[in-house]
Amino acid sequence: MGLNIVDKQQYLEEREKLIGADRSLRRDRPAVHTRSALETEADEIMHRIRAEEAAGIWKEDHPDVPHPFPGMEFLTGKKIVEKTRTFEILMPKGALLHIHIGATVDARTLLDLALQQPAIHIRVPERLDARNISSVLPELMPLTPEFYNMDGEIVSSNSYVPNTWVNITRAREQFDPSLGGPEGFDRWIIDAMTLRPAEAYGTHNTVTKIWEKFQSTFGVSGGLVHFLPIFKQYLRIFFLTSINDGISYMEPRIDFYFAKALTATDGRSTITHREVLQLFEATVNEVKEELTKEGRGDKFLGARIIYTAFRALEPKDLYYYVDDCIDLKKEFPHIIAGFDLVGNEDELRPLIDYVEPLLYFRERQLQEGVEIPFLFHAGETLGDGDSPDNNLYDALLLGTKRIGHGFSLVKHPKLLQACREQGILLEVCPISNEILRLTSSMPMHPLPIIINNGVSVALSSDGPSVFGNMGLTYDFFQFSMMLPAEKKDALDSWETEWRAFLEFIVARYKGSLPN
Ligand SMILES: O=c1[nH]cnc2c1ncn2[C@@H]1O[C@H](CO)[C@@H](O)[C@H]1O
Repeated sequence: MGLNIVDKQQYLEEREKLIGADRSLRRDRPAVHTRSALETEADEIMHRIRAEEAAGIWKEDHPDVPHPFPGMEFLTGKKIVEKTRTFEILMPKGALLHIHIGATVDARTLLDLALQQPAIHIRVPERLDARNISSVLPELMPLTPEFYNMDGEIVSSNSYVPNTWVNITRAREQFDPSLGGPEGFDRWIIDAMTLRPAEAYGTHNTVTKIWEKFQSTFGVSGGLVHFLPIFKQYLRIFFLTSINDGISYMEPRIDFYFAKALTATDGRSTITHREVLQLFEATVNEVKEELTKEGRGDKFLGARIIYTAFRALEPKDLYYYVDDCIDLKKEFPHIIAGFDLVGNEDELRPLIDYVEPLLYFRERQLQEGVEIPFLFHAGETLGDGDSPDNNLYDALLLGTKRIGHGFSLVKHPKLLQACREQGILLEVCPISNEILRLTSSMPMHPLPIIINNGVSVALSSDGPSVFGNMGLTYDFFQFSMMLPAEKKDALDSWETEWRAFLEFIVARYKGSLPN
């Protein structure tokens, strides 16, 4: 390549050619992406806004953040991000395709929901004091009325008997003033349901360590989310806050555990899986009706569930789940979007362990005439050639329609090609990857490599209530499990929103920026 060139003019020509040849292979090459005049104008404005912010807000001194830059560690830079115009401009996001239901509603809001429920009780394995409060996790759960504890010693009392259940509101009100009183109680609970910068970038700064804390947050919030009276409100809040963020369609992953799904209002009986689906469907319809009454019906196109089982199951136990998933799909064809296995890939069972029940699942679907796409998590790892990385091979061989994360995909030329040719979409969750320490900042994330290899991507939030990244930044309708007719409506309505968004940028900022 150009080694013999001595003439500068010729060198510059070769240079232009090489840049052109390289860029012509990229996803953003002009032939693929034709822009309207309005898009070009809005894009130029956005570039100017970002350049202005790079030279301004990201160069200023911020208390506690000595060397900020856009794309820095999310938990540290979040407050600065929130002050930018780029963040303030609300973009229509389309579909949210990767989110775990137990991490969808902001922790403060979930705690407030719990405080309205007299059934919710709390306990700890040792009396809480100033030394252990940052490491002792609360256990939360609804009890039946005969076990309500309205007058015993609370979790921070000297004479608290370890593992005794205490009503949550009373524990909060009487929380020891030396631990911060009621506000200290809230901080303790919310910290147990979220990841702090001091953990992600300090005490737990490895994938293994931060996953331990990440996994534990689901245990704490799960005790609340899985109580029917809370779950009902929780789902509504998830839909409404997402819609208000510009998301118009979502496919949350919901974990199903053997038979029982939720605890009923009496604190004793259980809600079955099919009742959860009925509730989900009813809530979608309610929210649609409400928005229609407000004249915002076009802001919400619906939601579906991705049925998930946990990667710690014994392979033989997966048969129950795949049969259950087929039964649910037959009864609620429009609600079940697909099937997945969740949990830390680095630590839990690889897909190959489940190949028999998964092949049986495929076979039964053919017999029953139902189609439940696999939407597998795979390659959410720093590994290469080990079992979490090898999950990518199994996901593809099993015919996955999308890949959750696929962080290690870029190490595999053959698999990148397969994803590109078969139109397998990657659900990429950049903030999740950064907080879970797969990448230490956004500029190091493989996303541009994936996109420039022609693989489609849907940016997703994964666990916003735990990571603090409520909402979304991108969209991608055509790979959602929507029906073709729905897809057309969705794309049409997105086009309308997209136009309004571009017009807003131009109207609001044209002329108001330095050139
Ligand atoms: O990024 C992820 N990769 C794999 N599993 C996850 C991720 N986020 C959450 N979960 C899993 O989903 C369950 C709650 O729905 C949790 O148990 C957690 O392990």
